[in-house]
Amino acid sequence: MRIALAGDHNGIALKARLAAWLTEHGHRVADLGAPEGAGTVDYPPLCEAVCRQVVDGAADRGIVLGGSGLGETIACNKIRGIRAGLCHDLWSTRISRGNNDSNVLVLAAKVLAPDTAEQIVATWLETPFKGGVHERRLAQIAELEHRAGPR
Ligand SMILES: O=P(O)(O)OC[C@H]1O[C@@H](O)[C@H](O)[C@@H]1O
Repeated sequence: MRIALAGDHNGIALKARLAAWLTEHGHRVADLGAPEGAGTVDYPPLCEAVCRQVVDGAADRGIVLGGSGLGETIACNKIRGIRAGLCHDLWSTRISRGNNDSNVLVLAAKVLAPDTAEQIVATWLETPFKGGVHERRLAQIAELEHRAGPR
């Protein structure tokens, strides 16, 4: 897959590790920052950069790294067409893909051991959307987005 990847100052080390893991596993990674050695950076523009690649079709999926991942999840979900999920474990990861068809994965660099983060990424990439009743719920979420007006 083509993966757009970014993270703020909290996620720089994990981003390097995940980029290497993704490349080793045959994915094409677009690293959208922050670069190694960057000082404190604001995460909303990084979230936007990843999400725009996903909604524009330049990337198949996006991965965003933060300290807690909470602000990143809020920011990503402001972009029309993005379904971003913050995943701390394999259970929530499977829900995020299977039920929510998430197209952006958010990870908390201050919470996750790097090995766990890799396992979450692997699970997120391989778990299919289940469809069925979840199609209807995603359509309802899309309707909420539609009613919120253009962006
Ligand atoms: O590192 P500081 O600036 O304290 O906090 C930034 C983090 O706050 C959270 O919303 C985000 O996860 C972001 O990474």
